[in-house]
Amino acid sequence: QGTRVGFYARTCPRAESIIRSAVQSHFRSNPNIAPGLLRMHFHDCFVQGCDASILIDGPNTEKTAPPNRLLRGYEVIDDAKTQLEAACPGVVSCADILTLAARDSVFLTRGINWAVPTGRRDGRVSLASDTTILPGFRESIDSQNQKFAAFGLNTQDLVALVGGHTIGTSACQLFSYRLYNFTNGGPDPTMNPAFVPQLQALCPQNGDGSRRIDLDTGSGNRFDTSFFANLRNGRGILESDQKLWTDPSTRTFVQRFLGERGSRPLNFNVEFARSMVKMSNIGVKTSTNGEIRRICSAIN
Ligand code: HEM
Ligand SMILES: [Ca+2]
Ligand SMILES: [Ca+2]
Repeated sequence: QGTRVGFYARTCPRAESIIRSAVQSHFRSNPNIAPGLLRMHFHDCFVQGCDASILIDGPNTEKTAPPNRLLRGYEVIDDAKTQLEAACPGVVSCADILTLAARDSVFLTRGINWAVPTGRRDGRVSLASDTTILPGFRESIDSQNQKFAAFGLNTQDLVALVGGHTIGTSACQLFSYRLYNFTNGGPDPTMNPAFVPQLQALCPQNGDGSRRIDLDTGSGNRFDTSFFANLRNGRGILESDQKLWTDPSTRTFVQRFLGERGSRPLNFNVEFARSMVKMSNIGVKTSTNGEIRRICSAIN
């Protein structure tokens, strides 16, 4: 796979601590960068591998495509890169900065810390048209599973990684169709009927579609298992999230992450970290099939 823990130990020993303090200082003034960076890393890895292709500016690059338009946190990567170039010029890749920043984001929201294998190189290709490979929020679990399996990620990885929705928000425009006129003029029947009016109040019909609502109601800033408990209670925000509970193949894992009686319990934080390491190794570029960018938003 080519990556290893401590890749920069000799060439840039302070790399990981520089990145962590950059993420930390941005997080203090704007906590939204934590979910922003976690999602950005996922969207990077699924398109051309974890190679920082998401960071490239320009017409028709990945970041201009619809699934990426609401991504946040680019300034954190740029800031860390500037500091790293001052400390050890030309050594640390933007792909590794993003991978480490995603880990730090989980840690800062009170998830666990884990060792991240590093040594990724940066890609030179970024095409908006490649982003159709990203899973959509209206897709079936079967099709989500296929998209993850194509990268060697199994159903447990899928459920654990989507558990990243324990932090962060969604714009009303991406789920309000579930609240009004979903089937025969009514809301999505998989939603808890008591939850529907609450969400309708937050996202009124013909209201501001860009308004943002926690994906994990009541615990949007904390990396915990509350997201899965919400799914069990019919309180998933995205259609794809609620399907993790309605589909029996994924429900088993939700129950295990919740430690339900009669299930074989799995520790969500531990499994999330394990699945993140797997996802972070998708399509890694090493040696000559990549470069160390000078600025993260442009190829050299
Ligand atoms: C089936 C797969 C997935 C689908 C369909 C999906 C879809 C979405 C959607 C529609 C949003 C709302 C975006 C917005 O309004 O800005 C979102 C947010 C988010 N997603 Fe996912 N996602 C998936 C998997 C993942 C994975 C694997 C991760 C990371 C491990 C992740 C992390 C996040 C985070 C942290 C947010 C909040 C972003 C923010 O607050 O800025 N998602 N996702
Ligand atoms: Ca990429
Ligand atoms: Ca949470």
